[in-house]
Amino acid sequence: MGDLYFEQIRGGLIVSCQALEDEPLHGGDTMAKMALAAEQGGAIGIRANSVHDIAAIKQATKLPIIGIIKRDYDDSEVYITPTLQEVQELMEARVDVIALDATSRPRPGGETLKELVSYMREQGQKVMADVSTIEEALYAESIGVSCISTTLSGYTHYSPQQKDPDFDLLREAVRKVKIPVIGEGRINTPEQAAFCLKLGAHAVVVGSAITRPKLITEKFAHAIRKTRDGQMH
Ligand SMILES: CC(=O)N[C@H](C=O)[C@@H](O)[C@H](O)[C@H](O)COP(=O)(O)O
Repeated sequence: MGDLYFEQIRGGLIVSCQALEDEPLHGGDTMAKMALAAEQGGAIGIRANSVHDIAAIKQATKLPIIGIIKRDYDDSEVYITPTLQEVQELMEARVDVIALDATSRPRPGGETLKELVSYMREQGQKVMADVSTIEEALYAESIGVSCISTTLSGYTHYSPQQKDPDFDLLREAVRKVKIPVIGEGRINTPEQAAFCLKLGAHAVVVGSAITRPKLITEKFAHAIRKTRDGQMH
C-alpha cells in the first residue's frame, strides 16, 4: 500500500514559500499569502522555513507542508534542519514531512544524519533528504529516509555548479533508488518542471521562480540593462 502523502503529491507542484530575515517579504503573514496564492494556482504542497511561517501557512491553507528550519551554526556548513533541536521544533509544529540536509558534510556538534533519521522514524515522522550527489541519495535511502530531493546540488563544493537544475542527478537517482525522488533546485521555468516529471520525478519543488520577486525582478532588470547597454554602443 502506498503512503497517503506520497499518493497525494504524486506528479504535482510543491511551492517553496521562503523569505529569510534579510529578504523584503520576510514574515509569516506574507508567506501565508504566498502559500494561498500557490494553492489557488494549483500547487499540491508547500515547503516552508521556520515554525513561525509554518504556523501562519497552516492558518491560510490546508495543503500538506514540508517543513525546514534554516539555522547557522559556527562549526558546520549545514544549515537546513542541522540538528536534533530543529527536528524537535518541527515535530512540535506538526508538519507532514521534515526536510533536512543529507549531504556528507559534518553536522554541528558532531551529530549524525543517521541518528536524526532514526529518531524521526521512531516517532513516525516522514523525512525528506536534501542531497547534492547520487552517493548521498543512496546513503540516505539506506538509513531509511522517506524520499530524496535534489535540493542541494550546486550548494556543496563537490557537486556540479550550474545555473540549471541538476537533471543528471535526478535521472540517476530515479534509476537507482526505490523511494520517491523529488526534483528541486533552480527549476526556473514550467518546461523545466515538466521535464523533471518526464525524468521520473515523483513531484517537483519550485521556490525562487514563484515566490522571490526580488530575484525575478533582478533577472528582468539584468536582461533589459544588457540590451540597453548594447544599444548605446
Ligand atoms: C539551497 C537552499 O538553501 N535551498 C533552500 C531549501 O529549502 C531554498 O532556499 C530553495 O528556495 C528551495 O530549495 C527551492 O529551490 P529554488 O528556489 O531554486 O527553486
